[in-house]
This record gives sequence, structure tokens and C-alpha cells, in this order.
Amino acid sequence: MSSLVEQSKKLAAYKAVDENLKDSHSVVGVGSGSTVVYVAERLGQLEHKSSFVCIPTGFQSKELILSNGLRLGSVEEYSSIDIAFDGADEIDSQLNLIKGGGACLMQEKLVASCSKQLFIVADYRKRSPEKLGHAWRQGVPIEVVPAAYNKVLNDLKNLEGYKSAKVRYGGTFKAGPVVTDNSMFIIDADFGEIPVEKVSTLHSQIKGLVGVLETGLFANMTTAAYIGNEDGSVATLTL
Ligand SMILES: O=C(CO)[C@H](O)[C@H](O)COP(=O)(O)O
Repeated sequence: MSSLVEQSKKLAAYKAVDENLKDSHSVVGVGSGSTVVYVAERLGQLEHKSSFVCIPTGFQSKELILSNGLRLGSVEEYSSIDIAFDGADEIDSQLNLIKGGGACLMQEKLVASCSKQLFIVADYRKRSPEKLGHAWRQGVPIEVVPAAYNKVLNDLKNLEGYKSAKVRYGGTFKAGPVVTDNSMFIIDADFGEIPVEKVSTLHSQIKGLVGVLETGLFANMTTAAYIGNEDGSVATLTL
């Protein structure tokens, strides 16, 4: 990966933490992915880091919390979270998101939904001029019960905008499907470009299929998105 992309991730993450984490915040959600690495790094540099507890969104996130000397909590203990930081695979003009590129979508949505504020950190490649499905062409990640994968693959064909769908495989790292932190499979379903006003409906339709645990469509959850630009600036997107 180019150092420009890496630099933009770091700048966005540091700015999001610096501008939004307050001394009064005692419970902080920490998401998953390569950009959140810099969120955890920044949190770990804070003098008052022992004054808040961090809630992970999966295995990688838990490791980030521990390796940066932060206090680890769980969403079972803390179902009210003051502020959460997470990455995204794509962000539309209304701050709807596609997430789940790293297969952590269920716990990411759990933490986001428990949080009073959700700040997204990303590099410039993640920002769509308008609709989801523009830059992120892999499809919407959907976490499914393993026994239901074939049924869900068939059910998806009946939904408006459907183009294709497949179970995500582990490639050279796993002979067979990717298995999530919840022991589920991931289906990536291509719906082309998703109109802003249809994100919520599409999420509900997919979620309504028996066998679906969660979708990677995050509608109306984002407080603000911090986007690291190629020129070294960081754009703050709010509605
Ligand atoms: O949803 C996610 C994992 O399930 C990540 O937040 C998303 O894939 C973004 O990751 P990165 O910061 O590496 O681009």
C-alpha cells in the first residue's frame, strides 16, 4: 500500500480522536480494520488512557486495545458507550456506510448501536461521490448462519437491484469459507449502486431473510466521517 494512503489513514484517525474524545468519556468503542489501528495508537498515547475502558468489535480490535496499553471491556458489561471510532469500506453522501470488508460487521454494528456517537475514519478512496456501491464493488457483506448460506443466496435473487452474490472464501489463507468471530459465513452481495434513499430499505429486506445475522449496510448511524485526503488535509463530513 502506498505511504500516501497510510498517511491519510493516520491523519484522519488522529484528528477524529483529538477533536472528539473528551475527558468525560469513560466508555470508548474501538472498531476493526487497518485505519482503526491509528485510532488505537492515538488513544494509547493519551495520559489519561486509564480513565476510559475500550469496547472491541472483534478479535483484531481486542488485540489493538491490549497492545496499546488500553483498558479492555466488553459490550456485555457496557451496553452504553460514550463514543466509538471505526473504519468503513465506503461512505455515501448521506454518511451511510458499507462495512464488513474485514468480516466484523455484526460486532461493529452492535458497538455502533450502543454508542451515543460514531466517528468514521477512512482514507480518500472510501468516499463515494453519491451512492454506495460506486467505489466498493465487492458487494454488501452479509453475515449468515452457515447452514443457511444456500437459502440466503437464493433469497437474495428476489430483491430489487440484485446482481450477484457469493460466499466469501479465505483464498490462500483458508481452504473454504471465511468464518467470522461469531462462527458465521459472509456472503458478498452485489446490488450495483445503491440510491441513498434505498439503503435503509435494502438493509431491512436482507436482514428479514431467515439465516441472516446482520448486514454491512449502516444507515443513519454516523455522527461524522473523517477522510484523509491525498494532499495531507483531512475532510470532516457531517450532515
Ligand atoms: O468494516 C470493517 C471490518 O469489518 C472495516 O472497518 C472496514 O473494512 C475498513 O477497513 P480499513 O480501515 O482497513 O479500510
